[in-house]
Amino acid sequence: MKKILIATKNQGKAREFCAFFNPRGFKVLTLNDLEQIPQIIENGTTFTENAMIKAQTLTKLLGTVTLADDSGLMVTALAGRPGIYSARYAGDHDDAANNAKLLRELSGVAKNERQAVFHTSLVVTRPQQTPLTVVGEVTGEILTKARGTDGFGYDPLFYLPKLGKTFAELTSVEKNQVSHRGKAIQQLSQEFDGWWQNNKE
Ligand SMILES: O=c1nc[nH]c2c1ncn2[C@H]1C[C@H](O)[C@@H](COP(=O)(O)OP(=O)(O)OP(=O)(O)O)O1
Ligand SMILES: [Mg+2]
Repeated sequence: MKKILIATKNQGKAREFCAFFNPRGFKVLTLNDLEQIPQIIENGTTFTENAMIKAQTLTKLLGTVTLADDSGLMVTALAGRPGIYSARYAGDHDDAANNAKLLRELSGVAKNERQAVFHTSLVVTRPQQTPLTVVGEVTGEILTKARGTDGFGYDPLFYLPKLGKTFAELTSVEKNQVSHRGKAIQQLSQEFDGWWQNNKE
């Protein structure tokens, strides 16, 4: 069976990729399935650079087909923060602390000034091949209080006016239809099969 390694420890992300790769006959593995997880320093200056670092590190180390996702939230009233630092905004990968800090920083900011953009960059790497890069973005608003229990990360605060719901109030299928990651995955689905068949190995 074909295998793809998702270069993430984040189970929320990994779940959203299974819907794309499983029907294509790929077994999906994540860093949590490896016995020794290599330490990857995300020290790029853009989402795409960070995704490239994560994917290429693993393809070089293990020879695996690898997909990395680097994503985050850019809040207009905060001059684009937390951006590439979204996972480390308030502490290390502490979703509750990150959400609390976001609410604190936006306290007193009026409803019509709470726009935010979620961004995802995906990079797929494989030995002997140029990496494939796609991106996706979605615009929404940051609520003043969390709503919903599904999803992960900033989902309970990220509200889509057009649906009247936060990402945490959507099923994973509904979220994939509108989210930054879902849009990047749609782009990936246009380009992946051709890229896969182009391997020179
Ligand atoms: O759909 C999403 N819904 C809610 N929150 C999200 C989403 N997508 C990214 N996020 C947040 C989670 C984390 O705070 C940061 C990504 O940081 P990012 O470095 O890409 O991921 P991560 O460190 O959690 O996992 P890993 O690097 O192992 O893939 O943005
Ligand atoms: Mg990370």
